[in-house]
Amino acid sequence: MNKNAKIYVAGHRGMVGSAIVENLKANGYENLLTATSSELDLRNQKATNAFIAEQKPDVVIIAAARVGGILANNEYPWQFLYDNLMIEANLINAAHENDIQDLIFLGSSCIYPKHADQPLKEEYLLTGPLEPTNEWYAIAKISGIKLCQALNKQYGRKYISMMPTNLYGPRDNFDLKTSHVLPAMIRKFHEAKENGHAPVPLWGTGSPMREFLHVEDLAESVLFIMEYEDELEYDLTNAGTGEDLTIKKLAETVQQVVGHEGDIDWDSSKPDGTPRKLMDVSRINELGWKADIGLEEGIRDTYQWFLDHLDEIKEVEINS
Ligand SMILES: NC(=O)C1=CN([C@@H]2O[C@H](COP(=O)(O)OP(=O)(O)OC[C@H]3O[C@@H](n4cnc5c(N)ncnc54)[C@H](OP(=O)(O)O)[C@@H]3O)[C@@H](O)[C@H]2O)C=CC1
Ligand SMILES: C[C@H]1O[C@H](OP(=O)(O)OP(=O)(O)OC[C@H]2O[C@@H](n3cnc4c(=O)[nH]c(N)nc43)[C@H](O)[C@@H]2O)[C@@H](O)[C@@H](O)C1=O
Repeated sequence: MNKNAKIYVAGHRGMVGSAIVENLKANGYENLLTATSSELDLRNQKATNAFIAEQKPDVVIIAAARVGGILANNEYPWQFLYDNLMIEANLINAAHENDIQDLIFLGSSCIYPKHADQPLKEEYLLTGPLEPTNEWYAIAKISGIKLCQALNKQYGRKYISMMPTNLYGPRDNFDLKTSHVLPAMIRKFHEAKENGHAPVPLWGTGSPMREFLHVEDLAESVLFIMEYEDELEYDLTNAGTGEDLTIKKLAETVQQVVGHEGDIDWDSSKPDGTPRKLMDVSRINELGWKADIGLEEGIRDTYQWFLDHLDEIKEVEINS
């Protein structure tokens, strides 16, 4: 990839988008294009088309989306379906209409059937029913994959869909109503420790299993795919560590890193969601990329970021 290539990172202020921008800059790509959601609402097709036509990036990386944890997905099906459909459709269509040949679309592990065999292979897509708490988001992301594959098939585009597992790291969402489990645990254990090691309320039974990839590893995988010079055999690839653990074990790990010494109270009235969603990462591993950051090291790094940015932790509304 030419280091002077103009690369548009949609969603550059998010946890993933900001890690991708940092990674690109560290690897000598300075000609980066970005726009905040107030500068460019990607749900607006006319504005998105005009932006892409005017700016003419060489590469588009889609890290813009409506994102949230299990309760937020369950509570706001409309936003998780509609916003994500519009964002991806507008960007993928505008890239094609402006003859941009390279695009990377980020989906998520929730696209796979709830009870698919583990680890999840890319070919398991659409082979069974989805997890009800996030089927709205999943259908949007599956549609994004199909939009890319239709353009690849019909017009010879090279639009690659990458499916990351659960991600975490600096600039994650720590709003307890809308966040994912790992940042929620970091904040809950920290605040409880500061409150005399008060009991920590966690959701579900603790028995589901999850895989966690540090966002800096994910950014490296996006760079790897973007720079891959040979013809890619597949236009859909998972990205993960290939290892998972129970939510209960995750809680014990975060509790130990944070230094909380109180009780954990499991609220089984809250949903567990998918029992397990371990990604099969053999496709991307065989190409030459592997995750590097271990979970405990990554949690320590993220907790430190959280402590250094306590004054910046903000509410994240979904129905805005
Ligand atoms: N977090 C996770 O665990 C996982 C995330 N992913 C995927 O990674 C990608 C990024 O996720 P993540 O970084 O966690 O999400 P964040 O919520 O941290 O960031 C999302 C970004 O999308 C932008 N955005 C949202 N709506 C709009 C809109 N209407 N118009 C323009 N921009 C918009 C926001 O821009 P602004 O800040 O300017 O408002 C924000 O920067 C998503 O595609 C997600 O599906 C996949 C697997 C797991
Ligand atoms: C990336 C992926 O993320 C989402 O799927 P998820 O992995 O099920 O989401 P989650 O991280 O919010 O929960 C993981 C597990 O953890 C348990 N849990 C315990 N205590 C808390 C808690 O305090 N907060 C949260 N959020 N979960 C908790 C929770 O009950 C569940 O069993 C999709 O919506 C979709 O966005 C997607 O693709």
